[in-house]
Amino acid sequence: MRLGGRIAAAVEVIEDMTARRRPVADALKDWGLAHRFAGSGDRSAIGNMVYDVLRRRRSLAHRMGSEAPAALVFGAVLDAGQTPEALRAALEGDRFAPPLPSDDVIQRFLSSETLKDAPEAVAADVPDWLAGPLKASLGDDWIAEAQTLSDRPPLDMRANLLKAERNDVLADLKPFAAEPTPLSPWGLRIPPIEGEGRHPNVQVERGFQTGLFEIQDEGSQIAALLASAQAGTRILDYCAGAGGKTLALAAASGNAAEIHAFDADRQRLAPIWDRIARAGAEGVEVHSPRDDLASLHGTMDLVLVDAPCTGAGTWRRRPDAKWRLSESQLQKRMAEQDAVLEKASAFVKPGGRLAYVTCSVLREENAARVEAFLASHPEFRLCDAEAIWAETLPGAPQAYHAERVRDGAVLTLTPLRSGTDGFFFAMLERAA
Ligand SMILES: C[S@@+](CC[C@H](N)C(=O)[O-])C[C@H]1O[C@@H](n2cnc3c(N)ncnc32)[C@H](O)[C@@H]1O
Repeated sequence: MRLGGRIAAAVEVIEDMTARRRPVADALKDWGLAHRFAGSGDRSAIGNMVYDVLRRRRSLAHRMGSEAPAALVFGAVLDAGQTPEALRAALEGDRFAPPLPSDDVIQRFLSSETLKDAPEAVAADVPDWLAGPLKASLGDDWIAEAQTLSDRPPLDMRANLLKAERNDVLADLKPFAAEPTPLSPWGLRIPPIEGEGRHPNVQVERGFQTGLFEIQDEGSQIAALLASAQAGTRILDYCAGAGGKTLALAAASGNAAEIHAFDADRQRLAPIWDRIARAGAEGVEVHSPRDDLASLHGTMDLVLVDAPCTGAGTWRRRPDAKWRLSESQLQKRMAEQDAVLEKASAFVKPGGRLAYVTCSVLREENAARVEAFLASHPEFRLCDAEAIWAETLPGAPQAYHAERVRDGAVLTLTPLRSGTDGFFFAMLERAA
């Protein structure tokens, strides 16, 4: 397909998503099924355009002076590095191409002045109602923070030290220009894609199939590292899902901890069995939602709550979630977080620890939940997560937002500060 056809296809997918209120992945998949002649290069180019529009929908519309899907896609293509001249030449004589916006529109779009008069939420590319919560969560820099949450993400992996050294995995991934990540000692990174390319499907690589590495954002790796899984301890991963953090906890303990993995959702938990086997993780007992865990109450050295959340730290990867999020959904997640913390805390033994993690940057889901929990649990105190960071990642820069809460501190990672997805980390300790 020529560029014009790809642009027309991206417009079609966006119209379909909007008209039928469907997830972007479904709309892209259906387009692919209905257009089997399109090659993999076409599909990735079209996918990039659609995702770029979703990431920056409001600022693109403001700069283009139009919310029409074609205007947004042209804006995304220009932002991805096409010059107006190259774009005009590429569309010349292409009968599938939508009409190119006028020179005036393009000049206005490219001018650095155009966004200066935009409302804050437009410049930040978020729904209006989120401007207040994001400002309260991320401070004066919040617009730059939100803009970075609208960038294309890198592909991060975690070397599985149970089976390999990071350098061995790096050598294995050499054809993909992977680099060590700057913060996590386990991390490997393939930089964000440029232009029309796409990330390699590393899951078909021998190293992935044999468990030498996992796909895991560096922020998620750091959250697992900060949880400080020690050899010889009992650990409960209470919201284990598909086991991303369970596997990291097993690796951190050198396969020498007793790890219990639980999740309320059987479907989400299902992939954990294969992943444990592939990673060579030992000492992990998976509990189905139907299991009675009462015998484990008060016995854990560490309970990790990787809580259900809005995912407001992962908008680079799931930009459609940003536009679907509503105030009532945020309230619902907060209630779930309180309930999960309440239940999970019962498993912490006297003197044991409770790590609270989300992949959100919103204070309501993070520090505010910790404050609410502490208010009704005087038997717990908040630890200093900055000190845990310094101890766990010696020599690493303080690449986070820290907030003092009571006598301790909590941390938020963001793409702007940490180069990771947005993650929150707090550690609480039960009185001995
Ligand atoms: C952020 S995801 C976990 C991701 C996982 N830890 C990982 O690293 O791959 C949150 C999980 O919490 C689970 N969950 C939601 N409510 C729960 C509850 N009341 N008890 C236990 N798990 C719950 C969800 O099913 C979901 O799998």
